[in-house]
Amino acid sequence: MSKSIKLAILGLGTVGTGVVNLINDNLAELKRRSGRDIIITEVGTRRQRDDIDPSIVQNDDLMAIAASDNVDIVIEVIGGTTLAKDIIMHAIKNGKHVVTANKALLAEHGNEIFALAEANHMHVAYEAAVAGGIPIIKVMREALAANKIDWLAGIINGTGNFIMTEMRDKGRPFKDVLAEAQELGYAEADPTFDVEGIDAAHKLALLASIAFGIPLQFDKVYCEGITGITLQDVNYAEELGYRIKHLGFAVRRSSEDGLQGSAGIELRVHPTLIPQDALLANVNGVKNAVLVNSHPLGQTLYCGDGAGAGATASAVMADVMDLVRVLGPNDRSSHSEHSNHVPHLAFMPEELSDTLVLRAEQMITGYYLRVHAYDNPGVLADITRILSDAGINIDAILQKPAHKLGQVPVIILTLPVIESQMNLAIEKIEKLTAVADKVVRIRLDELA
Ligand SMILES: NC(=O)C1=CN([C@@H]2O[C@H](COP(=O)(O)OP(=O)(O)OC[C@H]3O[C@@H](n4cnc5c(N)ncnc54)[C@H](O)[C@@H]3O)[C@@H](O)[C@H]2O)C=CC1
Ligand SMILES: N[C@@H](CC=O)C(=O)O
Ligand code: NA
Repeated sequence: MSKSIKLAILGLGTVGTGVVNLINDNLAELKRRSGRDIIITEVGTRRQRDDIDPSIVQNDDLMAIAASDNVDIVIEVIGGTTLAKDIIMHAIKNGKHVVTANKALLAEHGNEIFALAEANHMHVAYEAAVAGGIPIIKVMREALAANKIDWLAGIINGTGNFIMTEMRDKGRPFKDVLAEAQELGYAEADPTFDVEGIDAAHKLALLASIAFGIPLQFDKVYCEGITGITLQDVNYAEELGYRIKHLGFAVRRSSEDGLQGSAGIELRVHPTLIPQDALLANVNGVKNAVLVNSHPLGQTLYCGDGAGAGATASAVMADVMDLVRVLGPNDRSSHSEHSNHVPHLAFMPEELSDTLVLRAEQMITGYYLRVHAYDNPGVLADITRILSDAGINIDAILQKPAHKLGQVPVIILTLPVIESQMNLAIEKIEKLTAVADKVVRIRLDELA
């Protein structure tokens, strides 16, 4: 067992450089834990770098590295869904295990990639792809393996949480905070992925598959980002005892869940009002947190840095360490070692179920509504009547002093309701002559 483990790192950006630094810093620890020398033999980079140890081969031909005899494990950290996919498929076919941080790629093409890996007795490890440094994939696939998971809710985008925290605490403008998140290496190459909720939806698709044993279905995740959230709504929510967080939810609904809801799985990411004293309400900055409700364990919470070089490198190298342990002396896992390994999506591939993912109109949440009404007598009564006729229960109402052109902002919090009912009620409210503007709605969820 003394032979070295040879790594290739493809992409020397935030995460790739973080992995190089981690290996340099913690080399002795890695060896003491694995019993093997872990060495970087090749790096994939577009330009020659003089800060890289000269014994490491630098190559801009990433497909060649993926097939190199001088590599046991390929670490893909270039990002994107085209070249990264080709490289990973090529590496698998050439007998390499793969470690990737690429949630976009796995959310969109994971079913195909994992199937190829299974067929070739290879592993594709992806701890870094969800919630950065938090070992949530390990926890859900292994530590919770005996539990039935009912729901999970989490802050799963560090950039978004950083922006929301800085806006709320310091009143900083959205654009400035996003620029800082980019400088700190938190944001995606295209930060639209962070602020429009797409990155969180990628991660939720992965979490839901390993929670419920369903194939990856990114296209069915309901997705809303944080770009529409104003400081005004943040402050009104705080006044009512709530905090707005961008959360992902994966919830198993049975037809007995009340409200005549449909059975199936809700997959949704959106800004959400949660009580200020909820655990997730107090997870700030770049921290992520995932709350998992499972049977019989109950609720458990996992928290830590969700982005950045060090946190992500920690997750990448945790995967490498797992792989080192399954690699035999000839650095290829045997078929029996492979079949003993944790399945990619936590459940045996042939046991994945086709449980229905619910459509947006079927989802059940409470709501924060901000209605701008002219201060006419009876308008509040009209609004509450429309809600009550639709079977929607009001939890709280806050009427603010009149501002521009005599309009009065009215804030209403509702109890959980099926989305289709809320859509109809809002349509009617917007038709009232005393209602000046589109109704602003933000979901409210007490699950988290
Ligand atoms: N930055 C973070 O905190 C986290 C990032 N990730 C994921 O990790 C991956 C990498 O992210 P970052 O390091 O932040 O991105 P980055 O943009 O900082 O680094 C990517 C690097 O890959 C290089 N690259 C791209 N195509 C290449 C090619 N054809 N040949 C050679 N080099 C090439 C780029 O030049 C760049 O240096 C992405 O999939 C991202 O979603 C996952 C978790 C956290
Ligand atoms: N851009 C992502 C990086 C980690 O996954 C984030 O901000 O969470
Ligand atoms: Na992780």
